[in-house]
Amino acid sequence: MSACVARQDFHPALDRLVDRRLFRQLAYINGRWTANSDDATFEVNDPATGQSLGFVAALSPSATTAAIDAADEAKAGWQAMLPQERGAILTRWYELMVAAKDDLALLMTLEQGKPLAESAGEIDYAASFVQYYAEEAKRIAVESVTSHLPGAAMSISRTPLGAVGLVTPWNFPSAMLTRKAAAALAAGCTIVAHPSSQTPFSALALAELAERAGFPAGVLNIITGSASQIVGTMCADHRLRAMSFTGSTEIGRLIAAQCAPTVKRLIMELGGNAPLIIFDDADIDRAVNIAIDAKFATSGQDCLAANRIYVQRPIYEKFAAAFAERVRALKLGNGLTDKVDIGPLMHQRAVDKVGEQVRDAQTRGARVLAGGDVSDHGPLFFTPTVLVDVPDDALIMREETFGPVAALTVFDSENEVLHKANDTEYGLVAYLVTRDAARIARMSAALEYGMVAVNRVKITGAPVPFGGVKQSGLGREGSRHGLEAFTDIKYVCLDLG
Ligand SMILES: NC(=O)c1ccc[n+]([C@@H]2O[C@H](COP(=O)([O-])OP(=O)(O)OC[C@H]3O[C@@H](n4cnc5c(N)ncnc54)[C@H](O)[C@@H]3O)[C@@H](O)[C@H]2O)c1
Ligand SMILES: N[C@@H](CC=O)C(=O)O
Repeated sequence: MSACVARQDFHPALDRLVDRRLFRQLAYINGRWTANSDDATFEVNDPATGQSLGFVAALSPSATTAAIDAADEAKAGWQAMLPQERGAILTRWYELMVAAKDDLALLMTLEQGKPLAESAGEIDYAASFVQYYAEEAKRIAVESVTSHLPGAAMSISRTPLGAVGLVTPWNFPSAMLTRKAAAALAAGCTIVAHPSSQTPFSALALAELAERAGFPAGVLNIITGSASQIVGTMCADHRLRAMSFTGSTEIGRLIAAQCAPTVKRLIMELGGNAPLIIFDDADIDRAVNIAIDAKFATSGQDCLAANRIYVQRPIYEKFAAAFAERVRALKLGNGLTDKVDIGPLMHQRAVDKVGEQVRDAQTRGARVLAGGDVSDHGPLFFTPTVLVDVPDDALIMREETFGPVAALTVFDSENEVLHKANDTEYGLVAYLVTRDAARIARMSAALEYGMVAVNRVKITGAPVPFGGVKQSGLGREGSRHGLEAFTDIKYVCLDLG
């Protein structure tokens, strides 16, 4: 963090914003755009060019506490509103997001790097959670119970948790925020959200739209700055009754430990190591399409990205050749350029990790069929890569890759591939490509994953429960489960005597 730096030379692409007020550099606390008391800021850069995008307020732990104060004070008023009233404000927020889609997508591509079309798709996806939970606000499920005690009437209701903390990553900077925020707000909770310091502008633009939508002061707070300080303060504060985190398993463990003393509800959407299993009855062209989409969206920086591609022996060579040909044709470049498929990685650490995984696989006998190294587009652009004959003990088969490198390996039997697919601490999503109905049923049941995608890639959305098992997470987002996660169950027993 540096002392405040006056922003003079704006990134030229910011001139393309129709609504310049969506570009916010201050945090949003208690209905006010807020700098830190010493005006400290941090710089955000465009990963495609390295150019500066702007300087954002770096809030201190005491400013974080002020945001928690605001959320705590606002919760009674927000809870007292009718769900229909909360839903109406969420609907306005949704409509404003849809109207500002092009600007929001531009900001996302500038700070995250993903191609503009993918950013626009993410804005639709992000807005869909707001629309869905605006409606669900009035449909929070209640159950009834038949009394087992003589002379007693019983009721069960769901109450909002109160003020809650949200922490979001840089790979889906809008959708990961709205998936949490819309559910929490619809449930009647107030929020203190911390976006990734790599991509704060998307979250701040959403806060600007939330302000216009009419959320009362203190209901929605966005605090920017050092993650360890801000999130540490949030975890330690007893008034935040839940922490909903999306990010790596490593940081998820840390946050879970930091929340233990205040016994918060934990909602954790963590890392993945998705297997994509292609059986020999698959149509090869279709399997190639699935593999391309499952691997390369957001340059491979997707928790759902296929990390290990298992192909049955009879079609292994043919699939590998067809897949590598398609991968070589993927267009790498600045996400603002037309028809780009793959943008830059987020930072140098990501490039180093991917490079290390490629070299490690090669030293263990893997062959490179496409790509293999950093491209000449710039230091954060890694060429889309295909590795074949990757052994099970290679780093890339054990760790989340988070980059545009596909690792292929051959298998013979269903039991063998099932064992390999499940042999990981992760359990977010698994992909299956086969036409055999009985095998689909067997494999779907036996795969230790929260989500299984059969013969397709796009499976997520507001109405479905998104989440993982094992060390990929706790709880679910989306659907009624995502809403209920922000509620407590209250049981009242009334003596009728
Ligand atoms: N399961 C899902 O829904 C899902 C969705 C998107 C991303 N992810 C996962 O997120 C990871 C990539 O995102 P990332 O690199 O931003 O993850 P990360 O865990 O490094 O950071 C996530 C967020 O945690 C916070 N953070 C970072 N360091 C912290 C610290 N020391 N103390 C407290 N908070 C800290 C920051 O706000 C950051 O934005 C991948 O593992 C990916 O699989 C999971
Ligand atoms: N691709 C995921 C987000 C994870 O990175 C989704 O569809 O929600």
